[in-house]
Amino acid sequence: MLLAGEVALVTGAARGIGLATVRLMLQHGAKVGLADIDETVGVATCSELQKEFSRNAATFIPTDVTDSMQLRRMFQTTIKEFGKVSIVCNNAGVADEQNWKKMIAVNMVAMMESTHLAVEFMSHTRGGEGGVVINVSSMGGILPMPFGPSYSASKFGIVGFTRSMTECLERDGIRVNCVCPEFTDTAMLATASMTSEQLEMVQSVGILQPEQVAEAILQLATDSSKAGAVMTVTMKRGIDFFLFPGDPGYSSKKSKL
Ligand SMILES: NC(=O)c1ccc[n+]([C@@H]2O[C@H](COP(=O)([O-])OP(=O)(O)OC[C@H]3O[C@@H](n4cnc5c(N)ncnc54)[C@H](O)[C@@H]3O)[C@@H](O)[C@H]2O)c1
Ligand SMILES: CC/C=C\C[C@H](O)/C=C/C=C\C=C\C=C\[C@@H](O)[C@@H](O)C/C=C\CCC(=O)O
Repeated sequence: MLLAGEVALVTGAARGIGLATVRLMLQHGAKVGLADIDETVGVATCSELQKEFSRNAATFIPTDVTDSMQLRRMFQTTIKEFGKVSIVCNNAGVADEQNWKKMIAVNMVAMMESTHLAVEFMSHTRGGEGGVVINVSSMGGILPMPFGPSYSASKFGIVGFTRSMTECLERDGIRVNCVCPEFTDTAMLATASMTSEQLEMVQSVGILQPEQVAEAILQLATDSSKAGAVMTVTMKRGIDFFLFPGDPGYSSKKSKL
């Protein structure tokens, strides 16, 4: 029971990586607020989880993360229901190159806004207990993705933002970290329009299961030594940390992918 007494908020929780994360957090004793724009699937999923775990362990909060008011209400509702928020997993995301401004709003701007709200609601300086924020980026936030340049930009943005939020630890008692998974077996990947060459590239890299990414998120939620960390999850190397020039240990480790 690694998360007994913790209260988590997960966005994009109705399916895929978000749902696998919620399930693992519930298994480890957390109470969880599930936020998603898809109310029909979100309500049904949450009701199944309440039957499996406990009625009081999970609540669904219909939320479009690009709407500032709804994002704030998501925090307020979770605190009203469970008394606090101590873990925030900003996971909601889309892959849609045609609507790239909307994609930047969901993948990057909303993650930044939610992180700022996490600081507002959880900071020691405001009487909060502190905690941890985990932003879900992608290997496309470290490597270029020629078939998804705007998607890649949104995920690079999250890596840069997360690495720059280290002051939150000392000032607010909040660790902000991110996870960069490779291709993962979810609806996002299944519905992506790709050429046969791109599909071959994906097959040659391999496809993770959402539960593997959830394990990585759980590790970031419980490892109090990590702040501003960029965790990678890959088929070849499993869970690892990506080091950038200037990071302690960079010259000896030489980050590999
Ligand atoms: N699947 C992959 O290959 C892969 C790899 C690396 C990173 N990621 C990232 O992981 C995260 C989860 O993706 P997934 O693969 O589980 O995708 P998914 O499409 O299965 O799930 C995404 C969820 O986000 C929700 N969502 C979308 N827009 C929203 C909004 N405006 N407000 C609230 N919720 C919204 C959807 O309704 C859905 O439930 C995303 O940030 C994605 O970029 C995915
Ligand atoms: C289409 C949307 C679905 C998923 C996107 C997602 O977030 C996953 C991204 C994962 C990896 C992206 C890798 C990009 C790689 C490119 O630079 C490519 O040219 C390199 C080729 C192989 C990479 C080898 C490896 O990862 O081991």
